[in-house]
Amino acid sequence: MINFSGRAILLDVEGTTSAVAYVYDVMFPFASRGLTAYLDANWGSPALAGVREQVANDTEVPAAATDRDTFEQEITRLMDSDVKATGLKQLQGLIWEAGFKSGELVAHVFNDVPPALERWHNAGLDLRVYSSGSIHAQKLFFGHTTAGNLLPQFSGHYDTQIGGKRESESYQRIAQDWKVKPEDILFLSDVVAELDAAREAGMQTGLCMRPGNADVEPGHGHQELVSFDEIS
Ligand SMILES: CSCCC(=O)C(=O)COP(=O)(O)O
Ligand SMILES: [Mg+2]
Repeated sequence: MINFSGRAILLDVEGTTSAVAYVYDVMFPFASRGLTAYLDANWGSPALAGVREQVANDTEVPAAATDRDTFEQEITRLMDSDVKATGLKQLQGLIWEAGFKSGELVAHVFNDVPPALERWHNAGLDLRVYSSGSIHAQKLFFGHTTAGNLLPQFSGHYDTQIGGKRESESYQRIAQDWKVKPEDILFLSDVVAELDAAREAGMQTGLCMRPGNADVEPGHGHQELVSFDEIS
């Protein structure tokens, strides 16, 4: 049981609110399948301009910003090696948009998540998301879940534009932006390196042990939980 007396909860997505398998077995393949058609339809569009620049920066391959084949090769390489690169994540969000809007994609959330969000929200806690998935993707995801639209429960979203999830500066920036002291924020994630970074920034932490998550080495020092019901 985690007795939390702070003001705010920051939530990771994959492995925390939602099954890793949903992201890997449903969302990532949807984006891979849709990549070529999306680029055929949108290569010159304003929506892609910033993403093309970002991918060129992420990969240090300048031609990815201007040459369609190079861009597609770099995206495929990043997808195949599951690099949580900002540009790739922005592009995936754009491709997922059609799936969430048509109903082909419906985001998985664990059963304890919707009631916990409601309980915490009603208790006056401020809730935000921090995921490698882009903010656009997060909004699509929580706007279209198996439990309906959960977006109203969140007051804000952060993605890797604020910094990497394994860097403590990112959590300092989040606390600053949120105007909440780090010690008043509980960060929940399935990844020990992310929790280490948040703890270094002064946040409280909880390690989610969801079905399907990767095994963790003992000795990490974070409080473990299998369900959000364990947070009081
Ligand atoms: C927010 S939907 C997509 C999730 C995603 O693309 C991803 O890489 C999940 O990473 P997380 O930081 O939420 O573990
Ligand atoms: Mg995660």
